[in-house]
Amino acid sequence: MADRRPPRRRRGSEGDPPGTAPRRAALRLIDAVLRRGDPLDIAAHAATQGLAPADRAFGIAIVSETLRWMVDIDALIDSATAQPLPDDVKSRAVLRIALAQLLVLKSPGHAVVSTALPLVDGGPRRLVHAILSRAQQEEWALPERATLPPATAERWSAAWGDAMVTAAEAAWSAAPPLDLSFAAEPDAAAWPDATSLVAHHLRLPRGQAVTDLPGFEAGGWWVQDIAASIPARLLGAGDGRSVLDLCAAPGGKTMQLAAAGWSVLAVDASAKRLTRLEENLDRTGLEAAVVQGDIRKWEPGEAADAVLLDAPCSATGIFRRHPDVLHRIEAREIADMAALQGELLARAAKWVKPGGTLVYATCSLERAEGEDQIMAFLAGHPDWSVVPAGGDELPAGIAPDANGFVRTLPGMLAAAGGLDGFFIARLRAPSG
Ligand SMILES: C[S@@+](CC[C@H](N)C(=O)[O-])C[C@H]1O[C@@H](n2cnc3c(N)ncnc32)[C@H](O)[C@@H]1O
Repeated sequence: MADRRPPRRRRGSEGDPPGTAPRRAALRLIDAVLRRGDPLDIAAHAATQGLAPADRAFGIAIVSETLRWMVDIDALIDSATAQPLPDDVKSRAVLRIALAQLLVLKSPGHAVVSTALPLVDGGPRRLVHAILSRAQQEEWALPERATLPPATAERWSAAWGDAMVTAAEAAWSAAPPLDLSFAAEPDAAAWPDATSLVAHHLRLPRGQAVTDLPGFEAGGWWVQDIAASIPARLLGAGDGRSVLDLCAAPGGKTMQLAAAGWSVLAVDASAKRLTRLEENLDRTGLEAAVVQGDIRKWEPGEAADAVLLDAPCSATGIFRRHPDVLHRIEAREIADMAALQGELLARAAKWVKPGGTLVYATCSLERAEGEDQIMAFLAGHPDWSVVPAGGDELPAGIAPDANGFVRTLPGMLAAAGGLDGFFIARLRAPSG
């Protein structure tokens, strides 16, 4: 006898409408970032496995924009429910990524809704459907500037003032430009869309495929935010002298130092990141000795004329490009990083020749990882001195602070497209 039971509803991804796969990947990815605390760029690989390149890029774009606008998207969701949905339920995650598609990426409403509902699984499909319908009927919109997560806004307001928070929100809401560092001074005529803010630098509008830009294969330049280029600039021309490039991978500063004539020994704990450093050296034809080592234990055979310590940090200064950072980093991580930086700095200082130079840098907007770190170092090493940057060493519009440190903040160079948040100090070792 024929089986007259209705066919069972297919579960999981098999019965999904077209276009659901990148959204499913986006849901996995945002879960990895928000629940497990994984960095977006690391989690993206596993979450988007098996997708075609365009779908993969779309899934990652959904999550990036969701994270950037999440505080404002959550406020819209909460305005539409009698009781706030718990922060970690799947329906909120589905609504977050669906609203980012509607309101930021401007995806067609029918596609957003039809691909969102299968993601809710056994959750409140009717509620999700009702909220997404309402968003379209009422033409919900996001504010002009993406609101920072409250803990970050509070911390930065206390450290830098409310104007910095407003500038950070403006910076977070706009795609940053593309900065290139050049081994030799570029021919500006070959780059009609570019502007130069300092020697060996060009800035291009966002949205260009890096590998299609002129000279990519020839390797005369590499992508590097202008703020990230300042630490190596402060070491000037090497003239064959030795520099230890500590925490070097993927090698932006290694390439600058090699191009400036330093004899570079690049050290990093991560084999994977050192592979990228070596690929970068291969492409640019620049030379450096490369060593894998954890500098809490590793030691150089001899002291160097200069040491550059680009210390691991919270990375809150690169929040424009990494919108997951401000959702993942909490006070505890900042304190842990500051303790590690203090340890690395004390070791790095021992490897500078008498009278030599130490540059310390972090891509952080936390004083604990910048100003406080160097003030504590100087208190424990009173025979070391700060060597403030000269005006010609910095991009126009950036000047050392009252202590002689370089601190880049959101709002600086705003008209030109801004720059990442960095702290840089140049110190001189006692002469012996
Ligand atoms: C800010 S990134 C370096 C960026 C690099 N200087 C550049 O310009 O491309 C920090 C680096 O520190 C490395 N690192 C973290 N802890 C370390 C340790 N204990 N010893 C050596 N390297 C470490 C990480 O692997 C990471 O590559």
